[in-house]
Amino acid sequence: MLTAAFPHAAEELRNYAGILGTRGIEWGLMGPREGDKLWQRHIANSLALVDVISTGAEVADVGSGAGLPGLPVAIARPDLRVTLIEPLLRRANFLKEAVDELGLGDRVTVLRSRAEDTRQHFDVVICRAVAPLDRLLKWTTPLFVPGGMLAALKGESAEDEIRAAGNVLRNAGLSAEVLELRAAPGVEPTRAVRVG
Ligand SMILES: C[S@@+](CC[C@H](N)C(=O)[O-])C[C@H]1O[C@@H](n2cnc3c(N)ncnc32)[C@H](O)[C@@H]1O
Repeated sequence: MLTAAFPHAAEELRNYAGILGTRGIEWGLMGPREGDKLWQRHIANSLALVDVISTGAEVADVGSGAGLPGLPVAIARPDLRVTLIEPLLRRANFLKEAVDELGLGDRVTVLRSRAEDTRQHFDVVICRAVAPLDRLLKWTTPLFVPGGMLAALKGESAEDEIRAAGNVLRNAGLSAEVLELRAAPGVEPTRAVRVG
């Protein structure tokens, strides 16, 4: 169902799922029981962001881990340049190997760094499961302001996190909204917070 919605990306998505389900588990980046849930919990969830990002954008995936959501988004959107930001050596090495194997090296870069130490500017910052929104904003605002946006996959906690980040948002002159997203018809929906 998911690969039917992204026919141009189906083979690369399958290759990435293969990497996650083998080396991702062997290297301890994915839990041993995640194997059956890779498509729904990880790949479909990440692909929910594809329609939020403008054409040709320069994108950063902050706290990319095993490449989520950045690698599925990069695979499905060949118009994007994507930087996977990840501070841990083992995870950054995993990401470099995955980028090479998937043949994405011309437009996907791995940057071993913490978000708050990164000095680049992006049109869009995406992320999942890295930190509560208030802390995430402290780390990432310099990466996308002025002019860009943050799209953070957040699920059920979205409204609570926006409330808790009220002061940070006001001080930065930013506003936040909750988006209901779905990678493809029939796929489980998810939610994201868009800040800009
Ligand atoms: C729970 S994992 C989530 C990984 C991936 N985004 C996912 O959804 O599967 C959190 C990731 O954020 C990274 N991380 C933690 N603090 C960070 C920071 N200050 N800047 C960038 N990444 C950070 C961790 O190394 C880890 O890979």
